[in-house]
Amino acid sequence: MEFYIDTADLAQIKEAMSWGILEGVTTNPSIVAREKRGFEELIREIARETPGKVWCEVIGTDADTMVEEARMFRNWADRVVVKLPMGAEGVKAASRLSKEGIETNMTLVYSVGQAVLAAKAGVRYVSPYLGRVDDVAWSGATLIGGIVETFARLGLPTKVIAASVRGPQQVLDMLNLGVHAVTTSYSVWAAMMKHPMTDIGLEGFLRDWKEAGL
Ligand SMILES: O=C[C@H](O)COP(=O)(O)O
Repeated sequence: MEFYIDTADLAQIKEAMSWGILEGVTTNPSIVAREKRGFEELIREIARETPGKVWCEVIGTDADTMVEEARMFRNWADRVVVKLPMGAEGVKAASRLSKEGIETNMTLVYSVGQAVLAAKAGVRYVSPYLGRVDDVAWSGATLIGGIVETFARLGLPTKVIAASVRGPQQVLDMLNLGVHAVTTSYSVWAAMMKHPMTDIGLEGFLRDWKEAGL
């Protein structure tokens, strides 16, 4: 069970990593763009704040460029997981990078077939997008459950990381489906930690303690 925070916001990363329960930080080009800072500088800083893995996505659209970017990311952070977009060029790059021993993730996976091809190319992780599938009126959980079952049936070592997870209940739904990893925002992890009854209970304990004057 691996947990990641899906952000490039350093304040959120610092706080979330201090919980000691997250394996690292996942990013994508939209998340990085939101920070309005140099890509390299930002990734290096995230790596300093993160004892675990830092996930970094290529921008190139052909396999040669993707492979070059992957090698460059490895210089920025040695614990990098290189995110490649699903498609022929992404598969080509994944096959080459897995032979070099560079850990990769196939992202933007929307079918079991895509996931199987990515696994065959040697990626360490595939990212199906739960919320974005639900957004277009199909079931992200059905897709992800199908990938998990197919990988298990075929004995594939590739891990499934549920992406586009938008609430605490969805995190649990994904874990119950048997995914190996989940990435989601700071606010989802923070919400999962909270319960109003916990707050009410703690308030009562502290009040009783104070009133007793111990
Ligand atoms: O990179 C993958 C993200 O988990 C996508 O999440 P989102 O659909 O909430 O933008």
